[in-house]
Amino acid sequence: MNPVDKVREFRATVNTTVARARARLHAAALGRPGVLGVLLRVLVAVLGFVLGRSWMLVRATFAWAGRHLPLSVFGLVLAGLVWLGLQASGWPGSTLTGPVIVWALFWSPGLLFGIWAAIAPGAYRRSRLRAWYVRRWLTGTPARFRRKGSEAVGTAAGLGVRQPDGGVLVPGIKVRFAPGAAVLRLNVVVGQTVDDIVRAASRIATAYGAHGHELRPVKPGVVDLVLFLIARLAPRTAVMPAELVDAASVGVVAAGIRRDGRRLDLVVRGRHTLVVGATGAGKGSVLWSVAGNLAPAVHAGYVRLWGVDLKQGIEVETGRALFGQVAYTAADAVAVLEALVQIMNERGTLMRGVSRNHTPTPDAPLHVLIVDELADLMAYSGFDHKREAERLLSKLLTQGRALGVVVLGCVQNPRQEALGGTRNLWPQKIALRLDSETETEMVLGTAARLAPAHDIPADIQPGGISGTAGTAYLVAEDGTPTLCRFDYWPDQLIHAVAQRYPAPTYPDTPAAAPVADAASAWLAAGGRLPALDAPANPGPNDDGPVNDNPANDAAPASEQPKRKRSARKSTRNRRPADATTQAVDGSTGNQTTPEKETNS
Ligand SMILES: Nc1ncnc2c1ncn2[C@@H]1O[C@H](COP(=O)(O)OP(=O)(O)OP(=O)(O)O)[C@@H](O)[C@H]1O
Repeated sequence: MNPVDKVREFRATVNTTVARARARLHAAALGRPGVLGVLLRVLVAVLGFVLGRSWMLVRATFAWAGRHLPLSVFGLVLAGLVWLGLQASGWPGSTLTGPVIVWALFWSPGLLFGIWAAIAPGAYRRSRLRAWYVRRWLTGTPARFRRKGSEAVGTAAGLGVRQPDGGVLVPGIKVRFAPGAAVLRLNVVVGQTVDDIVRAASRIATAYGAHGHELRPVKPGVVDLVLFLIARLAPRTAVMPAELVDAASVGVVAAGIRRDGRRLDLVVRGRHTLVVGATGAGKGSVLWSVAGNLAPAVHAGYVRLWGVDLKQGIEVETGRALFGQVAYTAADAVAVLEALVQIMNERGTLMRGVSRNHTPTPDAPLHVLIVDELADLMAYSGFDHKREAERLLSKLLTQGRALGVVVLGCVQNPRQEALGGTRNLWPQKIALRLDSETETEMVLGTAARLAPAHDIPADIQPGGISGTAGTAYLVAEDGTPTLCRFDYWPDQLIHAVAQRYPAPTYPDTPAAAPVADAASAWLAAGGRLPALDAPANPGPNDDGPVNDNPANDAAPASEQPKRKRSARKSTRNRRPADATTQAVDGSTGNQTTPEKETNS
């Protein structure tokens, strides 16, 4: 690994640690009721601001100093010598002013960058000057591209087309730079197809020493080949979403980061999304990036979440308060689907001739159905449930998006039985790490060649931050892939979000039984927040939660179901048959009377 990558790796680790600490602190402050809670929130905000800006100052200053090491060291040594000289000569005034001026003179460009970054970090990050500076001095990108002439690389990568006169014509390549990436615009020449460029892409990427690449069709015969010059997408922990301020933004969630460093805005409204990933690939990150980030809109009534989780409800139950109706058995899942189809039909009647696209309002919210493991429903349940589920889901997938009913379905293995006849009904696909090229092709079809999800390396760290989990290709309806990384959602953050933004009480759904939300009760009682990867329930010697929860009276605390991370994981790979036969107590609110639409 080269030094630049090492620095980036170090920065990724620092960023993750800071994000985790922030999430922990945030959740702890949120759990405090009353004035103390407000004071803590203000304190966290002020501290975060001061530390953040100071960090930007130091970071930008030292980035410059590191790049101009000889000059920076010379400045420091000279300042030291001036100080020694003043000391030795018995200078009457301050012996520090002179050396500081000398040092500041030598470091002044770095200091200017630092001050700029501290005052306006956003502008500093976005500025062309900084982009040029980083390119020119930190990654040495233009030099890399100058050294290897694009024509020579094109020819060597097999893109040359022999002409009748014996000459060789290569596609014109224009290079432009984005943060952490170089974008090569290639115009195919007569006699070539875009497929030729696709085949040559990894050779070109290797020639330029890129860590990865992505192809983006621009127009017929023109393709952008994005070469990533940074080793990998650093993992990030999600943070508490802000309150809903703009109803127009409902249905678009900030789910993570794109490979080019920009924020990943995942559009949920008007799109059904299929999430496919091998075990441990990070489907939970995608699921909670959607459910968790929609939480403020759920709380405000603009979105209603429905959950189907036949893996015994382990995933959905972690943030149960965000959901209206949930189903943990195949029979309940069919009932949920029936209810949604009925809502869709009623809404269709109301919208017919009035509007062709649903706009979410508190009276007619966007319905988002989240299915944790489609195969449990579509492949491993009883025949009748399977058939009915496939019929109803297909209806939702073909008609729901314009009517404000969308589905996010997760599946481990995209084979035929797991998706039934719905395979081609998902306009938006998220391919996390997959086990084989065949699986990638099964999910993405022709887009597979641009989105090799089977090349994402596995790094399984049960219960901890993985190096690659959450990395995925997001393939839009037009087949354009985006390599991205979804934020990691620790259990404690999900609990805190569910506690802060619970779903309103739906008239057609019995209130969710107070689940074994030890963390919530604990936080509400002003308790400590457990360490991110520690069990959610306190140990026998910890301060216990105040048991003001009537459901908790029914059984001793020791018998309450525990929702620790390890428990959540341990049931993940259980044989599906177990999951479907496991009945879940009706008190979790699995009634499926459809809502009455009052308005659309
Ligand atoms: N975005 C992420 N960044 C870093 N680590 C992650 C991320 N998402 C998940 N992980 C790590 O990977 C582990 C597996 O993630 P997750 O449970 O979401 O996988 P999954 O695809 O749902 O697996 P399964 O299908 O077996 O349930 C998590 O316990 C966590 O340690």
